[in-house]
Amino acid sequence: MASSRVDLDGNPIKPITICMIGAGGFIGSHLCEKLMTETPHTVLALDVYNDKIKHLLEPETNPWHGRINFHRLNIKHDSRLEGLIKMADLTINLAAICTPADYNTRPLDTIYSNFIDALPVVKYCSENNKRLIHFSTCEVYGKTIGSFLPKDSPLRKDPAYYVLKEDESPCIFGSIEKQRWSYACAKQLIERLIYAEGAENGLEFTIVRPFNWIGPRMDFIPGIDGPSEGVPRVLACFSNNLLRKEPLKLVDGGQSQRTFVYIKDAIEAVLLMIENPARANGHIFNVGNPNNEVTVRQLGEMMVKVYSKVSGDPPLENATVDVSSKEFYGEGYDDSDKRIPDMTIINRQLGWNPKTSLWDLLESTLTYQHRTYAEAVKKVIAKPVAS
Ligand SMILES: NC(=O)c1ccc[n+]([C@@H]2O[C@H](COP(=O)([O-])OP(=O)(O)OC[C@H]3O[C@@H](n4cnc5c(N)ncnc54)[C@H](O)[C@@H]3O)[C@@H](O)[C@H]2O)c1
Ligand SMILES: O=c1ccn([C@@H]2O[C@H](COP(=O)(O)OP(=O)(O)O[C@H]3OC[C@](O)(CO)[C@H]3O)[C@@H](O)[C@H]2O)c(=O)[nH]1
Repeated sequence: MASSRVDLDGNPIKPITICMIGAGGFIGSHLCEKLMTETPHTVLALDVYNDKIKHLLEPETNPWHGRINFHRLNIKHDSRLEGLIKMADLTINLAAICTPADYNTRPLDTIYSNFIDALPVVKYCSENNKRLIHFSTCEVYGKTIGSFLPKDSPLRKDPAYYVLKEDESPCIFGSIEKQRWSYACAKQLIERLIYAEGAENGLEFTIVRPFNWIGPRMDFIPGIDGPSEGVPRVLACFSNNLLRKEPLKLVDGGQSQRTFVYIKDAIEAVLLMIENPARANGHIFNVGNPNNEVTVRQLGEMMVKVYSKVSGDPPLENATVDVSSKEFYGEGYDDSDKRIPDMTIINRQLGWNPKTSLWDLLESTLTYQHRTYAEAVKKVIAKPVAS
């Protein structure tokens, strides 16, 4: 690794210690990998699980051995948290319940996880003058203004009615019975609290709003490395359907629109934030790929084609089936209609742009899914069901 790494302003980058909470999750595992392979920084990796970063912790022959230390702890109740934050120069908080199937079925856990449990992290950073990078979500925008216009209104095509801007767009959630929005609301309140700590007490913070980051190690495949009845996010749901050769379930017809960004592109943006504090502090950043927009139906159809290419199997006939959101997620589900990130702020501050097309990112991700899970799924399917 080059010792002469410089930041965007040409200053040498000094090695720092990072306290990463939620390091064992999807984003955390990719961020740890990047920090170990391309930087001299040290990571205190905090999580309840470490399966997704095992390859970085073992064996002792890894060139980064000693620069990553795993601490198994639950931030809800562990007195080691403040000490670990004090030991670090920067804290990155990724810990959260962030799977839509939980928002309306476990609303209390969702609110506690995304607001109450994050409070001590903000407090310890503020009291100890430590920098904080906090992971929020694109879901804080909720629904677009355009979604409230008549279906045939030409204004629906005007970007002013749907592009999501950090410093201008309102946050539009559904009614309280639509508990889907408990997550977004909790994330919004913690953003406001962090912003207020910055304004009143000088906390140095950066808030990240990820727009559907996807790639290898996202969530789990039900019945293989997660609960059989579990419902992960859409990439893993559709991967599971493809691996089992069953139709992909399109919730409410798969009409919602999303922009998907490759995890490896998005991690580049986070590294720029870590290493350019003067440009990142005090900012909220959308991190997504506005060029990769599809409806969920189009995503499913593309995944069917890509999976056929990488697995060598013919594409499924009758590859998709429509299901109602009530049947799939239960009472109280609602959805974001469209998510296009405005990229002005991240472009101006960090010069970051995503690179990978949706087809290419699906090809590398589904190659990983096939290699990692196809044999295990075959075995599970072949097992006779106990009577
Ligand atoms: N992946 C995305 O596209 C996306 C989009 C929007 C927002 N986000 C946000 O980014 C963050 C990380 O998301 P992810 O996709 O990596 O999710 P993830 O579920 O894979 O990772 C979260 C990690 O936090 C850990 N964690 C949760 N509660 C904890 C606790 N009390 N103590 C210790 N560890 C705890 C979990 O064990 C898990 O490993 C979350 O805050 C999420 O809201 C992600
Ligand atoms: O089998 C399925 C699963 C899901 N859908 C629909 O796909 C859309 C996207 O769903 P998902 O990836 O699960 O999550 P969301 O984009 O709705 O929300 C996430 O966005 C960011 C984050 O904060 C963290 O990742 C989270 O809240 C959606 O329309 C589902 O209904 C499907 O059709 N079939």
